[in-house]
Amino acid sequence: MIKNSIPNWSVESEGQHFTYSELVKITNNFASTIGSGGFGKVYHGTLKDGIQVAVKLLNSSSSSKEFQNEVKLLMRAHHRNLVSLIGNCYEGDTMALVFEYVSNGTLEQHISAAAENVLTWKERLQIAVDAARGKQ
Ligand SMILES: Nc1ncnc2c1ncn2[C@@H]1O[C@H](COP(=O)(O)OP(=O)(O)OP(=O)(O)O)[C@@H](O)[C@H]1O
Repeated sequence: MIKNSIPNWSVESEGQHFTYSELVKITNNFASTIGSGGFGKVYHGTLKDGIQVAVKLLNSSSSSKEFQNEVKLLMRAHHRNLVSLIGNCYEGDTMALVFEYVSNGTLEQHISAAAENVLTWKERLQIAVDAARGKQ
């Protein structure tokens, strides 16, 4: 069992727990970057059973409190329009979130003028409504 420095908080109770070495295996040593956001870089990975995941590795500047809150909130948030959190890694300085992988690209890619299949206004409106439903 991996212990962390935050009292009264058990990572094991908040979804599947991954060790750092498991993350290395899953992501093939963080070989494929799929994006970058406010929290840090996001890597593509594949679990043992073949399920594809997005591993969000948090910057070292992210606070452990922020991380805990994100895990707690996301583990409780279930909606068909929200990407699911599968688990997390909290080992030493490493804080990571493991999400289901969404293969259709970002909304930005779909609405940009350079997109291959530009969305109709009806489709755009439906996405806005679905996103709002996911926020409820
Ligand atoms: N579950 C996922 N499946 C596929 N790609 C993802 C997934 N999560 C993130 N990404 C990719 O990584 C990028 C960064 O995602 P991230 O969630 O860190 O930041 P963001 O949503 O762009 O912004 P913010 O940090 O403000 O939340 C996304 O734009 C997307 O390209």
